[in-house]
Amino acid sequence: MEAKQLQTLKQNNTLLCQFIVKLSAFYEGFSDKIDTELKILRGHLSGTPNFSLAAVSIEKLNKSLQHQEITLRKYSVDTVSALEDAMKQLQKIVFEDNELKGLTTQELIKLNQPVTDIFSIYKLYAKAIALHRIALNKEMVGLSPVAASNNDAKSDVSGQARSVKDDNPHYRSILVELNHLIASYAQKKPDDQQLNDIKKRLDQGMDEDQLLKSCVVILRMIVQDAMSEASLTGKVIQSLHRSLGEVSNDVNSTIESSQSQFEQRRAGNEQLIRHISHIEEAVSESQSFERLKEQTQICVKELANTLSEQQDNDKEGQERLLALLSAMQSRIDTLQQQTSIYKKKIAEQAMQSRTDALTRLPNRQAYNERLETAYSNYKANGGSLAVAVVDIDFFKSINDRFGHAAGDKTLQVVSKFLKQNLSDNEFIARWGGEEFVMLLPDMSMQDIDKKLNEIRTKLAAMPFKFKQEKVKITASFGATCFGEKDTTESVFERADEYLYKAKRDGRNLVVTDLSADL
Ligand SMILES: Nc1nc2c(ncn2[C@@H]2O[C@H](COP(=O)(O)OP(=O)(O)OP(=O)(O)O)[C@@H](O)[C@H]2O)c(=O)[nH]1
Repeated sequence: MEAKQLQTLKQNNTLLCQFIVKLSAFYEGFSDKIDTELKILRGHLSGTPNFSLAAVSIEKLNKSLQHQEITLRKYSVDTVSALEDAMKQLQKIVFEDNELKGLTTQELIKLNQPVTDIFSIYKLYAKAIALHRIALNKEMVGLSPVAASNNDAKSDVSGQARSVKDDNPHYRSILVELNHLIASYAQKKPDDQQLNDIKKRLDQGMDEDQLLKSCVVILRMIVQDAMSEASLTGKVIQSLHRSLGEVSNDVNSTIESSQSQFEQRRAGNEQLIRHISHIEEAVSESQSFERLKEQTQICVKELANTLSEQQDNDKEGQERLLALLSAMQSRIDTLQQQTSIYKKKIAEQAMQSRTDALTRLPNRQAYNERLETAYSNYKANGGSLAVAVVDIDFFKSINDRFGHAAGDKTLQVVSKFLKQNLSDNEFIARWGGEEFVMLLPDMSMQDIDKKLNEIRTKLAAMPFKFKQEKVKITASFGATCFGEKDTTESVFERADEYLYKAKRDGRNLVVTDLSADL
C-alpha cells in the first residue's frame, strides 16, 4: 500500500472513530448497561484506537441494543397512550374553544398514527406541551386584571395570584351541573326572577364568585323545596292520622250503641216473657170468665206497652246506628280521597325524579334503573343488548349564535324526534347536556347500524330555522353490543369512545362495532 493511501486510511479511521465517540456520547443516558459499554467503546476508540477491543465492545453493545429495542417499543406505546390521555383531558377542558379543540383533535389524529422512531415521540411531546401552554394562557386571559397581569409578567410561580378557577378542575363540571339544575328549576318556576337572572348570567359567562353565589341560591331553593315538601307530607300524614282516629271513635261508638241496644232488647224480651207468663197464670188460676177477661186485658195492655216501648227503642237505636254509619262512611270517603291524592303525588314525584325537566325524556337515574333491568334480562334470557350514545354536533354554536333559549328548544325538538324514532321496547334518556343514551335490545349490529344511520340522515334533513336562518342540525352516534366480559360501565365507555371517533372523523357519523377500528 502506498504511503499516501495509508495516510488517507488513517485519516478516515480517525474521522470515523471521532464520529462514533461523539455519536455514542449523544446516546448516553439510555440505559446504565449501554452507557457503561459505550464509555468502554469510547476508551478503545479514543487516542490510538484499539480495534480488536472495540470489536468486542461493539459485539456486546449489539446484544444489549437488540434487547433494549423491545423495551423501547413498549416505552413508545406507553408514552403515546399517556400523550393521548393528556390530549383528551385537554380537549375536555377547552371544549368551548373551537380553535384549540380543532388543534387538539389534529394532535389526537397524529397520535393515532404509528410512531416510527423515538424522535417522533419527542416532536409529539413538544406539540402537546405547546398546546397545553396555549390553553393555559387563554385561561389566564379570562382572569381578573390583577391575576392576568401577574401572569403576563410571569413573576409569580408561587400561584398566589392565580384564580381558584384555574386551580380548580371541577369549575367547568360545576358550571354544567348548575346549568342542568337551573334548567330543571326554570321549568318548575318560569317566573322566578332570581332563577332567570342566574340563567342569563350563565349564558354570559360567570366568574367563580358568581358561580359560588348562584350555587348558594340554588341550594337554598332546593332546601326550601325539600322543607315544604316535608311539611306537606307531615300535614297529609297528620290529617290521615286524625281521620283514622275519628273513624276509630265512630267504630267504638257504633259497637257501644249496638251493645246498649242489645241490652235494651234483652230486657224488653224478658219483660215480654214475664207478661206472657202472667197471662198463663191468669188463665190457669181464673175462676170466672169475667175475671179472666179483666186480667187478660191488663196483661195484653202491658204486653202492648212493652212492645211499643221496644219498638221505640229499636227505632231510636237504628237511627243512632244509621247516623253513626253514615258519619263513618263520609269519614272513610274523605280518607280515601286524601290517600288517593297523596298516592298520586308520590307517583308524580317518583316520575319527576326520573324525568329530565327540559326534554321530558327519562333522565340518567331512569337510564341506570332501566339498564339494570335490561342487563339482568339479557343475562337471564340471552339475546343481545346494545348501548348507543348520541351527541348533537357543534351544539355550542347554536347557543352562541341564537341564544340559550334556541339551544333549549333544539334539545326539546331533537329529543322528541329521537324518541319517536324508537320502538316501544327501546329506550332513550338524556345523559346530560346535548348527549343522549339509548338501550337497544335484541337487534343485530347490522340492524342497529342501519337504524342509527336512518335516524342520523332524517335528523340532518330536518328543517330548523332560527332568526329566519335555516340551520342544519346533525348528530354523531356511537353504538356497541354487550360482550361476554362486559360490564355496564365498560359498554358505555366503548360506545362513548365510538362517539368520540365519530366526532374525530368529521361528525354526522355513526360508529358501531362494525365500523370502529380504533
Ligand atoms: N341551551 C342549552 N345548552 C346546553 C345545555 N346543556 C349543555 N349545553 C351547552 O352545550 C354545549 C356543548 O358544547 P360542546 O361540548 O363544546 O359540544 P359541541 O359544541 O356540540 O361540539 P361537538 O360535541 O364537539 O360537536 C355547551 O356550550 C353547553 O353550555 C342545555 O340544557 N341547554
